[in-house]
Amino acid sequence: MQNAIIELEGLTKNYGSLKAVDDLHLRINKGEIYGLLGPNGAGKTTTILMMLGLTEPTAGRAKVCGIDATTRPIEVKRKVGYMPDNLGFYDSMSALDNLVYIGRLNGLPENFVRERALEMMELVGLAHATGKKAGTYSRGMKQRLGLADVLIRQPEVIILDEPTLGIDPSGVREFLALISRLSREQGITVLLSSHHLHQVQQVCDRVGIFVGGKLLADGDVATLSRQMFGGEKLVVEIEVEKPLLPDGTEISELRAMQQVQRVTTAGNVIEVSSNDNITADLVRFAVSKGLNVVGVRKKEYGLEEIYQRYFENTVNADETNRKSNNLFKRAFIRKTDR
Ligand SMILES: Nc1ncnc2c1ncn2[C@@H]1O[C@H](COP(=O)(O)OP(=O)(O)OP(=O)(O)O)[C@@H](O)[C@H]1O
Repeated sequence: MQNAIIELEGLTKNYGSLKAVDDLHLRINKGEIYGLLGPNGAGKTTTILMMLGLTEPTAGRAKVCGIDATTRPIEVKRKVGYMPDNLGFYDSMSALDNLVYIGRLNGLPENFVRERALEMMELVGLAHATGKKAGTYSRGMKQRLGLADVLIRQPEVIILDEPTLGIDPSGVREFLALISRLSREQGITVLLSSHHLHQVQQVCDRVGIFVGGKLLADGDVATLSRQMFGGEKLVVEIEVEKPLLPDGTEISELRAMQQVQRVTTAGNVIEVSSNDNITADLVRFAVSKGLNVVGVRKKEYGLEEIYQRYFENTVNADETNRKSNNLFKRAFIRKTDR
């Protein structure tokens, strides 16, 4: 049995008649990076607050490092570092002084606090900017400083709420690599709450999909993908030099090929579904028709497709679900299209 660091059992939070979190059961193991995904209002923050002992569950319980968050919140807070999406630093103080100040507030011994703050800045890649005022830091640097701030107390668990919001793509890549490294090298358990499916997919060992207070799916991306698309046919995308007419001769002939189940086109890309791997036949066919093939890919199913498929299956289940789905789709499309 794996070593569970976070254990949520029947965790429920009602606000009046609203079930913000509804009978949540979840175990997160030591050293895991777990992605908590869901649209606005899904219940992610409420779950985190209950895990930190900052709000009391209506029913069930949250244990972190074996400690009940409701009855022993102070002990839990010593084990957990929480990085909210809106970081606050003293702009006119140097980054290092900010960390030293926070370290002191957290009771680190005076003779040790500066050394530890410097160590943390080095760990997050800010050794070159210790003396710079926090107010002059870029958004990406502030996120790193936020991480250093969380790590200074040597937590066993870190909870990050939308940590990459507003960072440029290379900053995002670096930040995610840093999270992975910390988890791997220091055995820190990470809970990452995010709307950014692609980023979550890159870095998380396991994801939970939250909608309307319920955990709808939980697992690693490959397992979720198998669950959703297990019986799915093989889909190959062939990219040709020039766009083809959807009702042209080549596409009609492709449709008539044995084993081909479905053919669609989008610009220069032809998508072919079949039960067997007929990639070689497809390429030979394209070449025999004088089409210049510039790319061939087996279509992979990632989190985006898992979401879409999930919603296709559950849409119309009930009115509440339908509203959540639309909301989720909107949030998802808006945020991932950036
Ligand atoms: N103090 C409160 N009183 C009443 N309702 C609340 C309270 N806090 C949260 N809610 C409601 O509970 C539901 C879950 O909210 P929560 O903030 O946990 O969602 P979330 O998944 O974190 O959303 P976001 O991505 O926007 O942060 C929402 O419908 C919200 O309006």
